[in-house]
Amino acid sequence: MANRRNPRAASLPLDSSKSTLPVLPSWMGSRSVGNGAAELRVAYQGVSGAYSELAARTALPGCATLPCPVLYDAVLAVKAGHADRAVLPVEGTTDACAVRNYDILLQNDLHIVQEVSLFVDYYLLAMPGVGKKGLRKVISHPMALEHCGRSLRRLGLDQEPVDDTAGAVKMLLARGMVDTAAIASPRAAALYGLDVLVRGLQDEAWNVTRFLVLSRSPGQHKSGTAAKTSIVVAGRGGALAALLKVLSACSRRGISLRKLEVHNPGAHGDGMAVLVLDADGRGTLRAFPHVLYVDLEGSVEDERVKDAMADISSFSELVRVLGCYTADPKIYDLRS
Ligand SMILES: O=C(O)C(=O)Cc1ccccc1
Repeated sequence: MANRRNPRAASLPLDSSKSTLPVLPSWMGSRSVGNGAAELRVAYQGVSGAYSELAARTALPGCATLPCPVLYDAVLAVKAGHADRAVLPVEGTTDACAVRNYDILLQNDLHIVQEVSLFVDYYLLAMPGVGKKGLRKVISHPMALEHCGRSLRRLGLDQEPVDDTAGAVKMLLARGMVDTAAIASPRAAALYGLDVLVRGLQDEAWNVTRFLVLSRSPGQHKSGTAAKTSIVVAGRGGALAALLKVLSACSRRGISLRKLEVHNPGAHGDGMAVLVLDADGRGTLRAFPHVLYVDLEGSVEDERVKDAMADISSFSELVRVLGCYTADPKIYDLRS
């Protein structure tokens, strides 16, 4: 895992009224290269069959995917020009684990250019011929273990985190582990040929993960579509006061929030490191006691969004736009 820090993260799911039913991604059941993403190289953490790879292929049909051992390598691949985009999971419906990946955004000057939400279905996989009875342990990405915690306790399996779900499957095969299962995607099951012991292992039937697509240069939301702007706000005062001021700056201008999260490294932390960019684009890392992640409805070009950001800047030490992109309310369903 690239980011093992553990800031306490409070997440307020805002305005869930706009969620939609899951839809089939365009790459499933078709060989079409879709929307001209064929030349894009998209880096992700994991190996083929990882959910992040599925997210990359869903967001950018026909892209070439570039597996990376850890998330930070995917970010570095984009920064160094070895890839055009990186995809990272940032939030799930049932956990606060993925939000830690957001901190990678803070420390790098990549831009969010797209979002994609996937319905995540977990399979319990084991070496051919090994039944549930012989199992002692399960390995997978920490988010997968967290999303399946209750089911795993029922099965009485010890849990061991590894870097990614599909990588867990490859590990079973490479080491011939017969007392261990892996949690991974249906696609990983098909790719690597393990036995499927349980389908739909997730504790909650509704298990959605949102991924962000990052690029070196800012994107543009498609004209005629609703835009979303992601910003980060940091300061030295209390997080609660900052939260209230952000809420007030937005509500006074009729701007809806799609997400509002406070990251706080807690009593043992020494602050959240944030890359502060100067006018020439040079960056310095500075530590702040808390940061707020805010997704606003609207584009950075909208006057009321500009006004709200100016208002927020007047009471905070840092307001940085992480990206302005097309809001995609769809939830892609990979089960079909
Ligand atoms: O390990 C993977 O397959 C990933 O892409 C990370 C992940 C794990 C669980 C849900 C979504 C993303």
